[in-house]
Amino acid sequence: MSHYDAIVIGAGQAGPSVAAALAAEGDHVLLVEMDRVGGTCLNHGCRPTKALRASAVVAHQARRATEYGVYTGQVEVDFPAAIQRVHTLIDDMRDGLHSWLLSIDGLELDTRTATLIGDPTGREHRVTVGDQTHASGRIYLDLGGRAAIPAIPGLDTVQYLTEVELLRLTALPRHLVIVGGGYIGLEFGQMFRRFGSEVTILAGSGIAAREDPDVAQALHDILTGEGVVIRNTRPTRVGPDGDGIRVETDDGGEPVIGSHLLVATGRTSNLDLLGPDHGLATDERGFVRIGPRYETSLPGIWALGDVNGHGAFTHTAYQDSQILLTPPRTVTGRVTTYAMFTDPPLGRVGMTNAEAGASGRQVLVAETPMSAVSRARLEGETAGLMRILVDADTEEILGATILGMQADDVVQIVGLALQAGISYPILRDALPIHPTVAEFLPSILGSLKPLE
Ligand SMILES: Cc1cc2nc3c(=O)[nH]c(=O)nc-3n(C[C@H](O)[C@H](O)[C@H](O)COP(=O)(O)OP(=O)(O)OC[C@H]3O[C@@H](n4cnc5c(N)ncnc54)[C@H](O)[C@@H]3O)c2cc1C
Ligand SMILES: NC(=O)c1ccc[n+]([C@@H]2O[C@H](COP(=O)([O-])OP(=O)(O)OC[C@H]3O[C@@H](n4cnc5c(N)ncnc54)[C@H](O)[C@@H]3O)[C@@H](O)[C@H]2O)c1
Repeated sequence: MSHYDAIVIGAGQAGPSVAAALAAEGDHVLLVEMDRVGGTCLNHGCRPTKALRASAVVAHQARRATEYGVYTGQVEVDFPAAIQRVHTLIDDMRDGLHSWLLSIDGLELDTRTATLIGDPTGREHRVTVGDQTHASGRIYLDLGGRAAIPAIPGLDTVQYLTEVELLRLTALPRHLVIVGGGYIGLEFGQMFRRFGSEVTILAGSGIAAREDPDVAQALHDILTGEGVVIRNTRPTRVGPDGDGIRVETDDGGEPVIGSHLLVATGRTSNLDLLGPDHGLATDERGFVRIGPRYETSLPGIWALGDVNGHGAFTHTAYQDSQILLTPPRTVTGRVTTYAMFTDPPLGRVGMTNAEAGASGRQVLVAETPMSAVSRARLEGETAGLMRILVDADTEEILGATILGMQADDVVQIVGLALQAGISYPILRDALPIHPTVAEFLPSILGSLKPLE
């Protein structure tokens, strides 16, 4: 049995930087990755989807070109070329990461699945990879997750897709049926509609279910305005239908017959892949239970990224690694800013109206439709809204929702203010640049009113 100073399992968003930092401090480190380095984000998550989105945005803009006095002629999407562009970019990024990891002194990379037997004393945890067992007193888990597959009768009789297989398609689906109206369903749904697929989203109890109803409705209008069909229903049965897939639903409506079926109903943790003897305590959702510095229930084992249930994004996973590496920082009190990359995107931080209303605080709201934002009007991107919530008594900023052009960037100003504990008058009195989207943050804070 070989011994390492530290073993890192998972080369997703947190593992590589932890492994590299430990090796730089002189540790002999083993990094185990069962798939391709870079994890979900690099291989079948954020980056390929945002690269593909770029093609969808260009197609959309080209179709709208005459609104801007520009003539492009007939717009056609070459889907194989768009997906090839994605693969070229991603392969290059992955190769860069892989080469960097191989170049680090003191770091060994093993590309197989690891199982773990946790030692309750913390002295000698055992990690098995293939027919080799290694021991270490320090184990860092960056296991991530995978698509959760709902128990829909007949689902196993068809070749359904998750995001992994969808991104491997080389031909455009004629009709993409998507189960789930969350991040993945909405981002892909809009993209494939813009490429020319028919798209039907079966959204359960509604799209963007964690957002306020008016925000979800605005998103609904944007997507259906582009021809995406959204039905608030769940599949009751799935089966083959000729060369397509037939999906029956619980709304009594007509079954949907698509050429492809994407399942995007949330994620499940990869913890099970460590085998039955890891010994780690989990929470009620199956995530590894952690303390403020990522310590698990077993001494000498830390859990970072999606698998600890304290974030579900690349930036939260990567920040986990940075917090871990810079004691005494902790994850406690982290303000999570995030974006849904529809076009226009939805930027979010802090409370929704519903959460603020239920908080027992005296809440003030400032908002504007994007159609009143001069930059948005100038650029012909007037869909959406901007909203900030504040506490009337303490002057704290409570949250922001921005659905509109550049919302993914603009919302970070509010995120930073929230993280820094800046009171809203400071943001209100800041000097913004004109004409930008962000200039409306100070501007709308001048017209706060009680939240109804
Ligand atoms: C389609 C899609 C789009 C997304 N878009 C965005 C976005 O725009 N912005 C954003 O912030 N987030 C986005 N996300 C979420 C983001 O990808 C994840 O939150 C992020 O990748 C989590 O990082 P992680 O390091 O925790 O896990 P992962 O990136 O999943 O990495 C975990 C790694 O551990 C490996 N592993 C697991 N178990 C073992 C084992 N037993 N042995 C060896 N290796 C193992 C896995 O193979 C994987 O490589 C998206 C996700 C999806 C699916
Ligand atoms: N822009 C981003 O940062 C980004 C993009 C994509 C994914 N992600 C990450 O990936 C995670 C997973 O995304 P997702 O879209 O799979 O999950 P999600 O949790 O965002 O949405 C899943 C939706 O599917 C619905 N649903 C569940 N079962 C259903 C059923 N049987 N029929 C119909 N609807 C059903 C749920 O009610 C929910 O609204 C996200 O939570 C996010 O953390 C992030």
